[in-house]
Amino acid sequence: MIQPTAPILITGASQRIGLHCAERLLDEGQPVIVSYRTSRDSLARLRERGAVTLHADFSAATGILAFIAALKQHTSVLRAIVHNASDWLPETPGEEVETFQRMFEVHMLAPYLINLHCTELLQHGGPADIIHIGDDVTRVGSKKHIAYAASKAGLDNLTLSFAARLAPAIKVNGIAPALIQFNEGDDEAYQLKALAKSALGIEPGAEVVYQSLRYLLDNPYVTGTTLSVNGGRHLI
Ligand SMILES: NC(=O)C1=CN([C@@H]2O[C@H](COP(=O)(O)OP(=O)(O)OC[C@H]3O[C@@H](n4cnc5c(N)ncnc54)[C@H](OP(=O)(O)O)[C@@H]3O)[C@@H](O)[C@H]2O)C=CC1
Ligand SMILES: Nc1nc2c(c(=O)[nH]1)N=C([C@H](O)[C@@H](O)CO)CN2
Repeated sequence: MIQPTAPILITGASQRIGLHCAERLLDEGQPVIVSYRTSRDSLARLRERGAVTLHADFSAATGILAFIAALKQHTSVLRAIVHNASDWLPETPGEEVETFQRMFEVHMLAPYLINLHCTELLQHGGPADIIHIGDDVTRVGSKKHIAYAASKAGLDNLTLSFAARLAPAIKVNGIAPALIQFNEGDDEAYQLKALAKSALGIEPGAEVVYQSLRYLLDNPYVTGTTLSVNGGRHLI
């Protein structure tokens, strides 16, 4: 295989799933650019492996546009853009407006503006992908994360619109995970309840998202599709 040169951008990749996917792409010799909001030790390891790390706060249009400008200072081409950055905010009394705005900004406005402003970086004649990381919860909604689920549903719709707009030069797809990995502080009762929500009943870990990412990057005949990676939650 010809050594890949155009980098893959992963947003929000200083920890957990985004970091795992960045590490696995680097394992394969794929150049990577990651965005981060909070500086972490993981970033030094990524930089040691050759990754470019760019600060980004997508909680306002100005921050998104500043990130786009910084990105274009670092590269004129991209192999793919993976929109992974996300906050999982529940409804909090008195903070409803801010919560909705933050969910809309990180899950919809950032992908929307980055896709529109970075199309030129993907139009180099070679394989090119945009991948939106959504959430299986858009299938049924969420009682406790209403704005989160709604914004992820909007992200699913962006997949359809951008796939139609950018074909055939650029494929645009989504990955809709359910439980992938717990957060620190998730107690045993919560974990047992969450595991019982899927037919397979496991906490799979970030590799299953990387496997889905790899499939979408490698398959030349898939666009406008959102892969469900949910352990069979729809069967329960
Ligand atoms: N983990 C799971 O089980 C599931 C995950 N998903 C989806 O998979 C993706 C990865 O999940 P996971 O690894 O748990 O994600 P995280 O909760 O770890 O979030 C990923 C990163 O997004 C960054 N981020 C959040 N808000 C902003 C913002 N406003 N501007 C810039 N960066 C921001 C965070 O940066 P910082 O740390 O600096 O704040 C964080 O490191 C997400 O899109 C998530 O919604 C879907 C279903 C299940
Ligand atoms: N940005 C994030 N989104 C989501 C997370 C997370 O940790 N960060 N976690 C979940 C849960 O795993 C849920 O799928 C099951 O409880 C959903 N989204």
